[in-house]
Amino acid sequence: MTVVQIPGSKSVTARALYLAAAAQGTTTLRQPLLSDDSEGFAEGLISLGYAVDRRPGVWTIDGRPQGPAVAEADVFCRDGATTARFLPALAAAGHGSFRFDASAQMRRRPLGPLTQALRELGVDLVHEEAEGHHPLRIEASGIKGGALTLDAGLSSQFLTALLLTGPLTEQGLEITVSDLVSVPYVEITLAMMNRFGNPAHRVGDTFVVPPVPYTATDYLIEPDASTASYVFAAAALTGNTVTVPGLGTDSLQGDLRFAEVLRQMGAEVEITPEGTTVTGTGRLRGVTVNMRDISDTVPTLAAIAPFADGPVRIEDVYNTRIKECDRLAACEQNLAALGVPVTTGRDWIEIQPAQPAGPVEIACHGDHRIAMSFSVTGLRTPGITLDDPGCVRKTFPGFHQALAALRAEWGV
Ligand SMILES: O=C(O)C1=C[C@@H](OP(=O)(O)O)[C@@H](O)[C@H](O)C1
Ligand SMILES: C=C(OP(=O)(O)O)C(=O)O
Repeated sequence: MTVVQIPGSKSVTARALYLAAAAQGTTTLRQPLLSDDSEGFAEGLISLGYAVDRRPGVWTIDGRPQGPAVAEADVFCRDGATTARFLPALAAAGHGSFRFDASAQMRRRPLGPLTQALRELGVDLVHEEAEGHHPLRIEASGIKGGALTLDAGLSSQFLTALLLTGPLTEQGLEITVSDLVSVPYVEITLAMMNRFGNPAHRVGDTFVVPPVPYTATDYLIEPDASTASYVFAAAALTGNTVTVPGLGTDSLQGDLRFAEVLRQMGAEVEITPEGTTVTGTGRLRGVTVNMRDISDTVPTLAAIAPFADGPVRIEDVYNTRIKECDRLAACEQNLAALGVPVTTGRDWIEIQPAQPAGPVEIACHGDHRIAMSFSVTGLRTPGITLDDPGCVRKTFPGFHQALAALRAEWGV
């Protein structure tokens, strides 16, 4: 059995940073993620005047319930959508003149439903270039609050940004949502808001956030379940056993359900309060699976799908086309280059059984998940290389070393 320590959850780290910044008092975050996304989030907060002290394994943040400490800031959100969507909402609840920009891909990704909602709440906000996209400028003078509607069909992050901001408004927020994707991420948001003392909750399609201020706390960040999907897939693919401690029955993350998909395909999976263990059994069955709730693990499944004994069909994942790249297109392109029969539609991909054949240089499209997923394919496919191995820095800078250690231990 191989024990793998997986770095902290990107989603939990981002929310914890926001909540700590907005809370009364000093918060301690234990085992935060060290990666481009989480460091970009922390540095975004620093640009807004928050005191964030980063020491190995422990970050402390002095909260400011009244909002940013500076009257003006120019915040670069890098490639992280959590940063690019959560921080403008935080700034809007404060007072000052704030400009936000992001990477070329993040500029292309949608922001409109969030900025539209902020405008409905009275926020003075201008898109400097394309309407509904970064860069943007906010003249913030606080938010009164109230009821609003939100289309969350492209991203749940619009809803999370508004939920996190609710307690900073005078009256709180009541947000009625249509077409919500990535529901488990909203559940993470509510659970963490509750941990920081705000009783936000869901009633049908409406999310209620009372104007109860956040209180600082001591928070242990759990390992990242999307990151764990690569080592779980690696075990299932090569007939080995992997245990990820700290990611178990108490996890807040929906992406742990990827282990259940592997179980459906024939792997042995044990999830306990201490962690999750996946054992490859030498057999992978074909499967049809709706991954609307866990779409960050679509590339992981697509990349091992050719080794199943029947077709693998992944459904209801349109919004994977508007992530770090068009992930359905990138999976299709790379699988086809490996000689694997694959078809896609607007919101699905279907992969037929085949032994992938190298040599092939995987086109990563700058997307950490494409890089990590097809590296797993490489455990059973000679000749796979990546055109951009460094893009894993977004969530898992140590990925290649971790995979090399598994290869050495398993002799694959
Ligand atoms: O809120 C979050 O932390 C996230 C929500 C999901 O995005 P969408 O809601 O856009 O699907 C997920 O893909 C992303 O990696 C992280
Ligand atoms: C989609 C992702 O990131 P984000 O939307 O937070 O940039 C991801 O990490 O797979």
